[in-house]
Amino acid sequence: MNTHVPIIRTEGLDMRFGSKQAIDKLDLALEPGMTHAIVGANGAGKSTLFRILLGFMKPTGGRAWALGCPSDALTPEVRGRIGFVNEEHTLPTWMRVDELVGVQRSQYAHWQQATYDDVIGHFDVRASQRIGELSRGERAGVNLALSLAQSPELLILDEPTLGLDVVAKRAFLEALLYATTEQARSVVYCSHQMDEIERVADNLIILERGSLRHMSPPDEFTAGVRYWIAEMPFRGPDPKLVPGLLQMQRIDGLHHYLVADADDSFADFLTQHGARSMHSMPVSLDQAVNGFLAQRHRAPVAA
Ligand SMILES: Nc1ncnc2c1ncn2[C@@H]1O[C@H](COP(=O)(O)OP(=O)(O)OP(=O)(O)O)[C@@H](O)[C@H]1O
Repeated sequence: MNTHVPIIRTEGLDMRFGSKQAIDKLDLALEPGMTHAIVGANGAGKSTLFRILLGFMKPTGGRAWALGCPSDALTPEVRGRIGFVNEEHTLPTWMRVDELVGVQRSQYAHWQQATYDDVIGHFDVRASQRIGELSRGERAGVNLALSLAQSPELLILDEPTLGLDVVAKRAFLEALLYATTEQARSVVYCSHQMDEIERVADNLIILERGSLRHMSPPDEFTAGVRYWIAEMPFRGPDPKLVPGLLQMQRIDGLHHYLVADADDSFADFLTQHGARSMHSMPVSLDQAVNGFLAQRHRAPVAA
C-alpha cells in the first residue's frame, strides 16, 4: 500500500440529476489507515458519492479516484482491493452460507478464513442456513464478514446498520472495530447514527447539498460547539447578531443558544445584551452535528 496516496480523492466533482445538484464541485482527499465517517442530511449526496467512487455511475463533471485509480476506469485488481457493504445487504438468497463463503474464498486471492470466522462469531449464523432465511441483522453480519475476509485495503460502508436492532448493531460495530484495529484498514462509512460514529470514526466529514462543510476529528468538532443558557430580562439580541448561532430557544424566560466556534468571548456578548447570569456546557456529537445540519436544513415546501 502506498501510504502517500489518498484512499479517496475527488476534484471538482459534480453530479447533476436534471435540476438536482447531488454533488457540487466536491474536493476531497482522505488519508489511508483511518476510519472516515461521512454525515449529512437526507439527500446530501453520500450514496451518490459512493456510487461514483465505485464506478457504478459517471459524474457530470470533475474527477474521482479510489485507491489512486480513476473511478471511471477501475481495474478488476483495484476492485478486488475495495470492499463495499450497503444498507440492503444484497446477497444471493438461494445460496447456503457455506456455499457463498466457498465461492468468495475461491474468488479472492487474499481471502482470510480466520477473519471470516472471527467476524461471523459475533452473529448466530449457521453455515447450513440459506441466506434467504437469515434475519436482516444476520445478513448484515454475513455481508461484513465476507467483505472483511477479502482483506480489502479500503472498506466502504453505506449505512450498514440501518434497521438493525441494538444487539445486531453492537455485534456489527464490534466486528468492524476488531477488524479495523487488528489490520489497520481504511474505512469510509456513512451513517445517521452519531453514537456509532463516536465509537468508530477518526475523521468526521460533513456534507451538505453535495458540498464539503466540515472535516476534522469528531471530538474536535464537538469541542467547537457549546450550549449556553442565559437569564435575560429583555428580549435578548437579534438572532442575526449572535455569533456562530446554530439554534436558539426561549424556555421559561431563559435563553438557550447552541453556538459553533464561540470562545469565552460569547459570555461578554451575552453580558453586553443584558444577561444577568449565564452558564455554558459541552454538547454530544449528536447535538453538535444535528444543530449544524438543522441550521441550513431545507424548509418544508408547501404542497
Ligand atoms: N438516480 C437518480 N435520479 C435522480 N435523482 C437522484 C438519483 N440518485 C440520487 N438522486 C438525488 O440526488 C440527491 C442525493 O441523493 P443521495 O442518495 O446521494 O443522498 P444521501 O446523502 O445518500 O441521502 P440519504 O441519507 O437519504 O440516504 C437526492 O436529492 C436524490 O433525490
